[in-house]
Parts: sequence; C-alpha cells; structure tokens
Amino acid sequence: MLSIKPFRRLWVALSLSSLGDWLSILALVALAPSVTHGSNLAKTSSISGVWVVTLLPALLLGPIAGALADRLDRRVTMVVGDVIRGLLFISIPLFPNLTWIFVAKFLAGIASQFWNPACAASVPNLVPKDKLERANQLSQLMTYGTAPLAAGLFALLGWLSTALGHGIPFFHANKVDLALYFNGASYFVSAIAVYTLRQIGKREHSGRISVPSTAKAIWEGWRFIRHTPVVRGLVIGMLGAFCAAGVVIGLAPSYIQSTLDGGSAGFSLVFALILIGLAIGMGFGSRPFGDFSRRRLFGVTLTASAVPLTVIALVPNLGVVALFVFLMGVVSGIAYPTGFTIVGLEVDDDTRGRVFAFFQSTIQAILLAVIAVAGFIATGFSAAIGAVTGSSNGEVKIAHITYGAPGDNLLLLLSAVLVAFVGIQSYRQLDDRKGVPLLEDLITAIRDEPLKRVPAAPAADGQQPHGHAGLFLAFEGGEGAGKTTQARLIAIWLREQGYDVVTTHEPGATKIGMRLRALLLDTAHSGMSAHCEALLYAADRAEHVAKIIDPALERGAVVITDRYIDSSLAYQGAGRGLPTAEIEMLNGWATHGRLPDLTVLLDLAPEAGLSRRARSADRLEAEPLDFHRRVRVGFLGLARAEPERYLVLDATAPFAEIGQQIKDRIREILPDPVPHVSEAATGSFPAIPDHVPDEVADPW
Ligand SMILES: Nc1ncnc2c1ncn2[C@@H]1O[C@H](COP(=O)(O)OP(=O)(O)OP(=O)(O)O)[C@@H](O)[C@H]1O
Ligand SMILES: Cc1cn([C@H]2C[C@H](O)[C@@H](COP(=O)(O)O)O2)c(=O)[nH]c1=O
Repeated sequence: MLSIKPFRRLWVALSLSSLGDWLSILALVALAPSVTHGSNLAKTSSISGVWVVTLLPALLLGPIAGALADRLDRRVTMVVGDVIRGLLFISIPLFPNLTWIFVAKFLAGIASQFWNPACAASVPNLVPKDKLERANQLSQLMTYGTAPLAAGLFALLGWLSTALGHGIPFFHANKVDLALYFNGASYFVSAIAVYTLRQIGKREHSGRISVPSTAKAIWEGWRFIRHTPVVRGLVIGMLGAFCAAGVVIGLAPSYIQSTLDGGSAGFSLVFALILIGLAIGMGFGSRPFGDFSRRRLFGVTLTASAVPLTVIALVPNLGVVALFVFLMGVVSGIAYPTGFTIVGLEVDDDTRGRVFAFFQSTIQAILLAVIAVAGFIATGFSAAIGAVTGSSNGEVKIAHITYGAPGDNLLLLLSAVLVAFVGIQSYRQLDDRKGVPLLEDLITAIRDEPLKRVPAAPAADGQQPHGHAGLFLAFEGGEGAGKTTQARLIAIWLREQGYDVVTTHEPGATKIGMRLRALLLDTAHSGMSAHCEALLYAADRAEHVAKIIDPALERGAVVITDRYIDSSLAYQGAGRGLPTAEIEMLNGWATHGRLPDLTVLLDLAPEAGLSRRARSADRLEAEPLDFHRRVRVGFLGLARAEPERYLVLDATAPFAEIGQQIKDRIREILPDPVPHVSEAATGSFPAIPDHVPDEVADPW
C-alpha cells in the first residue's frame, strides 16, 4: 500500500496529525492543573475543561465543517488546518494560562473538524478501488495506533525535559513545553507532506451548476443518509457500537480498579490490551476473509463483538475481562475500517466528506454523552437491584459469582444486547448477497475458493427468468482473445447443420446500444465514473436481451453473443473494483435473470491480446496493463466458481484447435446431435452473413 507514493504522503500526514492530536491531549491534561491556582477541585475541573474543549468542536461543528470541506479545495483545507494547529500549540508555552489553553485547544479542534473529513474523503482518490480497504485499515491504524505512541513519546519528552532542565533552566520549569513544541512541529511537517500532494486536486464545480448553500448541503447530507439503505445500515451499526463503547469506557475505570480490584495497573493493562486488539483487528483482521462481502463482514463483526462484551458483563474476573477485552478490540478493529471502506466505495465524491464528518461528529457526541451518563445509570441500576434483592451492601450472588456492583454488569449486558441488535439490523440493511447462506459464504471465502453467485433477482414484474426453447452461448475473454473469430466459426458450423443461429455482441447490438457503445468506448470520456460505466453496460444489455436475445431464444434459435454479463463482472467488478454482488444484482434486474447455457472463456495474457489489436486503443483497451490483468483474474474466478457452465480454453492455441474443443462441448448440449461427417466441410472462414433483425443495426 505504502508503495503508492501519494497515499504514502497522505498517510504520513495523517499519522503526524493524529500523533499531534493525542500528544496535545496528554500535554494539556498535564499542563492545565499546573497553571490552575486554587483547590484540588479547581485543578480537577481544569482537566475536565481540557476534555470538554477537545470534544466540543466535533459536537458544534462536525456536520457544518464536513459540508464546507466538501466544497473547499481539500489540499488547501488540510495545509491551512495543519499550519493553524501548529501555530496554536506552539503559542501555548508562550501564553501559559488556562484561558488560552482552552481557547487554543478549541480552535485547534475546529481546524481538525475540517482537516479530518478532507483527509478521509481524499483517500479514495489516491488509491485504486481494490486497495481502498487496505488504505482505510492503515489510516485507522494510525489514527488510533498513534495513541500509545504519543503516550510513550510524551514520557520520553518529559524525561528529556528533565535532563535538559539540568543545563537549561527554562526546561526545568516547563516540563511539558517540549511536548507542545514537538506537537506544533508534527503539524508543520504534516502540512509540508500535504502541500506536496498535488494529486488531491481542486474540487471542481462548474460555474454553470449552482453550488447549494451550506445549510442545504447539510440537509441534503442528512437526507442522503436517511434515504440510502447502505449508509443507513452503517449509521445504525456505528452509532449502536459507539454507544456500547461509551458504556465500556465510562465504566472501565471504576469496574476494573474497584469492583475487580485491578487497581491502576489492571486498568492500564486492559487499556493497553484493547488498543493492541484494535490495532491487530485494523491491521490484519479482514485478511483471512478473502473476498467475503465487506457489507456482510461489517454486520457479522459488529454482531460478533456482542459475544466478548457479554462475557465481560457476566464474568467479573480481571483475567477473563482482560482476555475478552482484547478479543473485543480485534473484532471491533475489523468492523470499524470496514465501515469506512464501504462509505469510501459507495458514497460518491461530492457527499463523501459530509458523510465522514457526520460519522466522526456523531460518534464523538455519542461517546461523550454515554461516557458522561454511564456511571450514573449503573449506580442507579445497582441501587434498584439492591432494593429488589434486599442486599445491604449492594452485592448480588448468582451461582457462586459475586457481583460487587451489579449495576455495572447489567449495563454492560444491555450494551451487549444493543450491539447484537444493531449488528443484526445493519447486516440486514447492508446484505448484498441475499440468497447465499452466510455460513457457506464465510467458509468459501476463508478457504479462498470462488464465491457462489447471488441468485438472480426477480424481474420488475415479479416474474422469474423464463425458460427458453433455444440455446444461449456466450463468448467471453479479454481484449483480442479471439471471441469474434470463434463465435463466427461456430455460427457457420451450426448454420450448416440447419440451426437458426443469431450472432450478436455487446455493447452495441441495438440502435440504442450503438449509441451507448460510442459513449462507452470514446477515449474522450476517460474520466467516466465506474458506476456510470456499469450502468451504461447494463442498459445496453437490457435492450440487447429485450430486443434480440429473448425473442430469438423464444423462437428456438441458437444465440451466440460476443460478451455478456461476465464482461461486466470482470471489467467493472474485478477491473474497476465495484462490488461483484451489486453488478450481479444490477444485471440480474436488467436481463430478468437471463444467463447463458454455456460460456466459452478464451483465456489469454493481456499483453498478447492487446498486441493482436490492429487499430488504435479504445477507452477500455487504453486502461493500464494492471487493469487488464485484474480482468483476466476476474474471468477465471467466475469460471472456477461454476465449472459446469464454462468452457475455459487457452486462446494461444491455433484457431482450428480451439474451434474443435468448442464444437465438442457444444455438441453435448445441442438439442439434436450434429453428425460428425458434416464437420469436415465446415471449417472454412469467412463468414456467412449473420441474420440481423430489421430494427437492429450492425456496427461492424
Ligand atoms: N487463436 C488465435 N491465434 C492467433 N491469432 C488469433 C487467434 N484468434 C484470433 N486471433 C487474431 O487476433 C485478433 C483479434 O481476434 P478477435 O477480433 O477474434 O478477438 P476478440 O476477442 O473478439 O477481440 P476484441 O476484444 O477486440 O473484441 C485478430 O487479428 C484475429 O485474427
Ligand atoms: C460487455 C462489456 C464490455 N466491456 C468492455 C470490454 C471491451 O474493452 C469493450 C468492448 O469492446 P469489444 O472490442 O467489442 O470487445 O467494452 C466492459 O467493460 N463491460 C461489459 O459489460
């Protein structure tokens, strides 16, 4: 991942910026009480004040900043944000008073509210879609993984300050100043890294298209979330999960230190284990799941995180809690970046910043609110349980287990129930492989075997795909594999046996299709979005099936098509990185579930296929070699998943040899056997003109 230079730069900037955020919290939490005069309560309140000004910008500004960030130049937003934050933190040692600490931290928080969505929304523009998940995992890893790093660094800088203090009295008196200077410097280096990142580019708004007001943009962002099932599913899941996280964070200090007698060492251990678990989950957790649907993975991991939480709630033992907290970290570490990847893949560039901002600000708001009230609710529960059970010291004993503060356990258990509930809900909303059993899908993905196809969606009129009297054959493969050549040879062979044969192709077999083909292959449209491309190919296919394929099959003809749905799965799925299940659904809908009886896949290395081309490259052919390699792998994966419906042939073999193998296989499925004697007379090329219906124009 980090070999992609633009992403590497953004990642360095994100890491430095996150390190700066954590370091600033540690430094200010240490500094605030030391500049506060008065009682212990005043000093403690100054620490709370630091937390409040840390979280407040997200509550007040999250959605507005996200909407504005969508309209601003992301690179400039990030550079300015870094410089402002750097200056603010360097200014704190110069004006060391509580008011300025609060003001500076609050203003820096506002800058972060712009910086974070601009950064998150830029990642999908810097990496290929198939690498987006890894990119998000690395980003999340640094966002949270820098927390323990910052703690270590803070300790190191404190030690350095003390050492320097022996020679330079300034450092002797100001132990956290070095950390604040370091903090400022980390933002400046981040600014330089982002400044050199020209690929983030300017957000383009045509002068003719009106740009909505900020308020309208926010409203549209909220409406978008409400009306988009995928994002709604994510929101339900994330918010529920962070509610539970708030309960865990809110109760952890008292539960571990007092109820479990872990003391501060026990608390530090559990804190470290959840961070390590999160880091492992984010860094490596989704790897064993191979091609398993990321939408399903999000729902499954979210629901699964209820299991360790339940154990934590029911078993008040420090060792057990430590182990299951670690497991909870791993599972949540898989779910969190998976959710972000889904937003990156499925929310378009214009609204992505707003959606990320919505997530980040709502998550922080929920965390803050739940952390604040969790202790009170648990105490209330304990009191109620004490009143019901009549226990004088508030303890409850169930089957040899003594619950010292049963309200804590009850609240943790309720959180587990909430997580399980939202996990199942969001799984239902997000599921993109309906009809494929979950367990089977999971095992297949873990074994790295090709995934089963999603059953075709019923037609719009509710009908299932209809049977047909004829035979439907598709020729598939990469560029220049010999599809057209072999399709024509087979058509000649079949016609000579008296079969009614219709040869056709995609895209562009119909009048509408010809226009779509021109749009799709024109190199002038090189920036076409992957979604638009997939829809145009599906539109061409819908017309193709309705006007040519279905009528021909229904009258009993043999239809031979040069490319069909598999081309979309390979090019737009494997090539462009769109989710295969969605392309299947889209095309299932467009074609009423019409699938070929046999698909002949001509397999050829893209280097060889592209070099067979005689004319200049069209828009798809002009894609880089890597794209065509992914397409080839995509085709082979489809064939491996359903070997009975495919004939895979080495397209480097001579024409006649390939043709013979195709004939042998087709003979097995032809309505009437073709006599062998007739074959000798039919090997010749060029073609007999194909039958072309009146309304259909042949673009070739
Ligand atoms: N088996 C083969 N060996 C060598 N050359 C071949 C073979 N099959 C086809 N060719 C040549 O490769 C070129 C491309 O063939 P063809 O047009 O049939 O491929 P295609 O898969 O339909 O290409 P496209 O993806 O552009 O539609 C032609 O010049 C054809 O003669
Ligand atoms: C049907 C279909 C096609 N494509 C691509 C594959 C080729 O690059 C062109 C068609 O060109 P050809 O010379 O006629 O083979 O379009 C695709 O990307 N997705 C599809 O569904």
